[in-house]
Amino acid sequence: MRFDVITLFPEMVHGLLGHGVMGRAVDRGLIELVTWNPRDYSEDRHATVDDRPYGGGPGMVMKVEPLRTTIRAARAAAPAAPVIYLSPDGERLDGPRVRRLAQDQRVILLCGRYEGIDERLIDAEVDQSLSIGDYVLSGGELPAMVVMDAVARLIPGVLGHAESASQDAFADGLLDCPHYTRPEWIDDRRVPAVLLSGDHQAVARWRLKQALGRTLEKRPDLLDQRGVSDDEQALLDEYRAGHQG
Ligand SMILES: Nc1nonc1C(=O)NCC1CCCCC1
Repeated sequence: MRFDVITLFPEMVHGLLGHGVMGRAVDRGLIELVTWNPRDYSEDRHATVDDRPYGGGPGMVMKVEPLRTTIRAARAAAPAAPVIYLSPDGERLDGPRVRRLAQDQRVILLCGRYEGIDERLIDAEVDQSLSIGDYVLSGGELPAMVVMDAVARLIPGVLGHAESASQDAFADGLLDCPHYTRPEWIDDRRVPAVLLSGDHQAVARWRLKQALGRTLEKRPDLLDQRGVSDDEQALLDEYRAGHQG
């Protein structure tokens, strides 16, 4: 998987890839990140990329050029890659959209700054807009990194066997189960006995019950969307009856 990121702050995005899962994935050639800085494609000696908004108002707007030249340079290297603009008015990023993106060989992520990008560039060059939530950030770089991290976890080989994404929250449409590690006691709080039992089947059953129960409590909408099997309904009934076993 290759990510082409168009950004005024390449160093911000490369910072993501120096660490952890993403860093290892790049080292192993499973993920490739290429950044494109519109300032490098500006025609004027001040490397202008923005200007005042028509109609007045605060802030600046990113100009069509040099952004369009930058997008075309990135597209030239990856003609089939979708150009995705990170913006609060985009489609909400969710599990299914992350899984769809993980099917692409390459994506071009366009990061806005200032008050945004001239609408004519969005109309002419953007294939889809994605939002990570209903709030406004200072730029599209953090959302782009969210997209890359979520997608990268689904690329075969990025997560070792021990970290498999199939255990991730939302992997099967549920919230995650609780996690515990040593020590066994913290003050008067003990790790649930089933997790110390060595009974892998009982542990798996307990984890699914907890994931179902927590999803019902915190995100019933997800459960409505996903539906539950008869066996899962029985686990939910146990959870609600307070059986912690
Ligand atoms: N929320 C978000 N989800 O995806 N992107 C978001 C964002 O807040 N992006 C900031 C950008 C938006 C365009 C103008 C410049 C700042």
